[in-house]
Amino acid sequence: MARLVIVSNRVASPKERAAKAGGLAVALREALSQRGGLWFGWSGETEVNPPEAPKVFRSGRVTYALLNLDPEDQRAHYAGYANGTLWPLCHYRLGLLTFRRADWEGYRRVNEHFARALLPLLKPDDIVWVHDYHFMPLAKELRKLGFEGRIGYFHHIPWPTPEVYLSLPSHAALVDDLSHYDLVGLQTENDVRALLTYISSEIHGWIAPGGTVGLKDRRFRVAAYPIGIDAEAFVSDAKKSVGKDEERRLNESLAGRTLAVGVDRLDYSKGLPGKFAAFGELLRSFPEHRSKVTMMQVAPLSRSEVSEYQALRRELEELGGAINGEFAEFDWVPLRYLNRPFQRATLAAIYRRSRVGVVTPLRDGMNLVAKEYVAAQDPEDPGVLVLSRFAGAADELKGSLLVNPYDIEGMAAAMDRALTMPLEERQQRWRTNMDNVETNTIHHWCQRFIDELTNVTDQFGPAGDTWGNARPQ
Ligand SMILES: O=P(O)(O)OC[C@H]1O[C@H](O[C@H]2O[C@H](CO)[C@@H](O)[C@H](O)[C@H]2O)[C@H](O)[C@@H](O)[C@@H]1O
Ligand SMILES: O=c1ccn([C@@H]2O[C@H](COP(=O)(O)OP(=O)(O)O)[C@@H](O)[C@H]2O)c(=O)[nH]1
Repeated sequence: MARLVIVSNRVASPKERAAKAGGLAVALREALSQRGGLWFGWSGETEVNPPEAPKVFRSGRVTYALLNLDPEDQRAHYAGYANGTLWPLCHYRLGLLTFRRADWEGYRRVNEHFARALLPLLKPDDIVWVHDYHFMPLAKELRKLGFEGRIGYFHHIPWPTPEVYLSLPSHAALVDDLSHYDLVGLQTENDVRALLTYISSEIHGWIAPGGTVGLKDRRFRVAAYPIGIDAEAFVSDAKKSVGKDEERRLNESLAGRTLAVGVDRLDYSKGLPGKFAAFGELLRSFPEHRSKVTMMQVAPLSRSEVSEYQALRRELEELGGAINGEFAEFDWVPLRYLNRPFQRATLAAIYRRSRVGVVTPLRDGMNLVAKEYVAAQDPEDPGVLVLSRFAGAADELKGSLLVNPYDIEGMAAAMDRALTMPLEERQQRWRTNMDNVETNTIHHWCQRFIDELTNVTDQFGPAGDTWGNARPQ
């Protein structure tokens, strides 16, 4: 079996005991722990004139290779181009997009640095799987250095429609970068449609049946691979939480009240102000829930070096304070707002105790929290998922109450419906969702991408093969 090499900016190192908020690192840890391989990424550290070579160490079946970055390059790459330009673009927030040439150059320098550091660690038959928008140019850089093996790319965030994508000054260069991969994976069919439409209508690419793309002299495949979770582990953690200390403390603190839960990084894509407003609207328009429902929002701080994230934090503190100020009683605080991360086992206990899971991003690549909430439920007495139609997960979790996150009153009405839903309907809806979560697991996702990455190059011939005169019909 060929060795799997994973490249991602964020690496969940085995030394870290604290929970890392972020679906990518959580998902890749599950994927690699099964199969073993090499995980290559940023160390989380910066230094002036960093060494070209990464620090390499082994833990269990996984070898880690972690690279330090120059502080200015790291800023331009992560806070600048990746999270100041690409993140708002892909989440349809053009008003928040900044584009600076210095960030674009820093982004490319980091990709060149990564390619130079990774190349000496690679064997010709490795399967290299690159993750996310931080590394779109990496395959091109590896090819320039002579690597001819299989390279796949998975984009964890949405791919915007062509009208939105065209706002990016470097739009053509980035898709040209993608064409150096053998396989490009996106979360949903909508994302695939958006990218293929851009390629065929804006940059004269060819699309063949099955998502094979021809661009200039290169060919690659684009397809949807919706990411899943380790459903078994979540079911088991949730079951184990019953009767344990944390569950007991949670129950005592709730004093018999119903719980609604939200778990999101503190990110403007997650629709947190709208969610808070909808909870306030629920208490205003459906006063029967006052003193009976508590909402817990876990929102670990994220990307605090980016100014929009600092502004969001202040906005939420104000909104949360206003809701509690308006509705709290001397023995009931409606909204519990926590900025710290929790371990999976604790989250599983909180999900299971919650009658409603409120997942209402304005846009989201997938949203693993939605799937985790479903997996953690008690089949005999499951809670209801209120889910934004703009999360990738909405394509699969058809048993949810789908909402438009821009419609505050609509979300409040959906929360009321979830809180009052009869047991039989809750069970039916949960079963529909759980069938999907149990079938499309993280292991299935990983296996399918790797199998197709292996086959795609067989189909095309050796990497670097060109179209010649043969174009797809
Ligand atoms: O690494 P950070 O900057 O702290 O951010 C955390 C991660 O956020 C994003 O996660 C995405 O991937 C999830 C799994 O596929 C998906 O469910 C979610 O919808 C996405 O937002 C980001 O894409 C990662 O690169 C970050 O590590
Ligand atoms: O306190 C926390 C909050 C979140 N998470 C995990 O972070 C991931 C968030 O992934 P999601 O796809 O929902 O969104 P992202 O943050 O990647 O955009 C999920 O696996 C959560 O269980 C966690 O471990 N501890």
